[in-house]
Amino acid sequence: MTKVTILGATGNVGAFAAHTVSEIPYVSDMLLVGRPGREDFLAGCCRDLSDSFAARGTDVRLSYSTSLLDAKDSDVIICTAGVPRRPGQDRNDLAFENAKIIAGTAETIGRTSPDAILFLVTNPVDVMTAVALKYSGLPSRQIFGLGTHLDSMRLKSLIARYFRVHVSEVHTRIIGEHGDSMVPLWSATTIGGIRITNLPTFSGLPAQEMIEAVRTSGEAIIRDKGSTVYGPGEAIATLVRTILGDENRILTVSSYIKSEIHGIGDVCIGVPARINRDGVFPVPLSLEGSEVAGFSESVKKIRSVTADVMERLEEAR
Ligand SMILES: NC(=O)c1ccc[n+]([C@@H]2O[C@H](COP(=O)([O-])OP(=O)(O)OC[C@H]3O[C@@H](n4cnc5c(N)ncnc54)[C@H](O)[C@@H]3O)[C@@H](O)[C@H]2O)c1
Ligand SMILES: O=C(O)C[C@H](O)C(=O)O
Repeated sequence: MTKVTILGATGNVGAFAAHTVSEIPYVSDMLLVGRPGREDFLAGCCRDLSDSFAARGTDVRLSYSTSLLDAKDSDVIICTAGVPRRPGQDRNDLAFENAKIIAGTAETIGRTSPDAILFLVTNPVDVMTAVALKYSGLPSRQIFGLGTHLDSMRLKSLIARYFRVHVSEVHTRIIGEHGDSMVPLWSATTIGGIRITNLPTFSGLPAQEMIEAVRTSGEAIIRDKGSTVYGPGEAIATLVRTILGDENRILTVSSYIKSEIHGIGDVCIGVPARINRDGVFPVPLSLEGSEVAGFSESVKKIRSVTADVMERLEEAR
């Protein structure tokens, strides 16, 4: 049995993630968890998803619950529970409200699902990853957040369009905060295996505009259609497939680093990590010039928001 549980399954991201994750061939059981009072909605989601399974020939045992305790025996628990930002808000504005939800959730999971990998989607995701790490008591390899994986995909898509190549030809990474202080790694960006900085056309690349478009992408989508769903939903499935398939892919997720990135650490933030069935393992690396300064600034910002939230959580408990 390979079981995946989705917390916040009645929400926009949770409901679509249920669809994308159900397509992963390794998944045999999927549990949708919502808040008490949402039983009818959850039952409706299960029926609707079951119809899609029948149409595409998927064989996943589907159930729902309003109790976190039923997540026990899960291989992966995806947490999308929490409030999303509204137009005009920063993700960090959600920090304390969502930290209260994540702290309680993580405590229960740490106690009842000690072998599960807990995957945070709730924003601000870097801070929520740190909160989950502290309150679950689980080893850091078992806790990670979506981090800058989605931002990296957004940049990949813009680069592919600019150079008129297939997206699979582009490899790129954004590290740091899933937020304004994110840092593009041009030094790790290749097109068709060639470093982007070695292409004569690189000098004409509107790099600043591209990064600004990535930074404001979530905000623009929320302004236009209320929430970001398809990008996060597919990104979630990529990560779950990487874990369950023991794929050892290197993806950019929010993870606890001791000092792996250019000697900088003691924070949960978006970094390249090797991901497999045992969890998430940050890849030690050195950065170039301005990337070091940018990453240090991003770490400083996330440390400060995290420390503030941890203090307020302690006071509130
Ligand atoms: N990291 C990323 O890249 C990324 C991408 C998209 C969304 N998000 C985040 O994911 C979260 C969910 O987004 P959404 O658009 O699905 O929001 P939504 O409002 O549609 O869904 C939120 C879900 O959380 C649940 N919830 C709310 N308060 C709760 C509480 N106190 N206890 C338990 N459950 C609670 C709701 O019942 C619902 O199921 C937000 O924090 C959003 O910012 C992150
Ligand atoms: O931007 C948001 O608030 C949602 C999410 O973090 C995203 O980047 O799509």
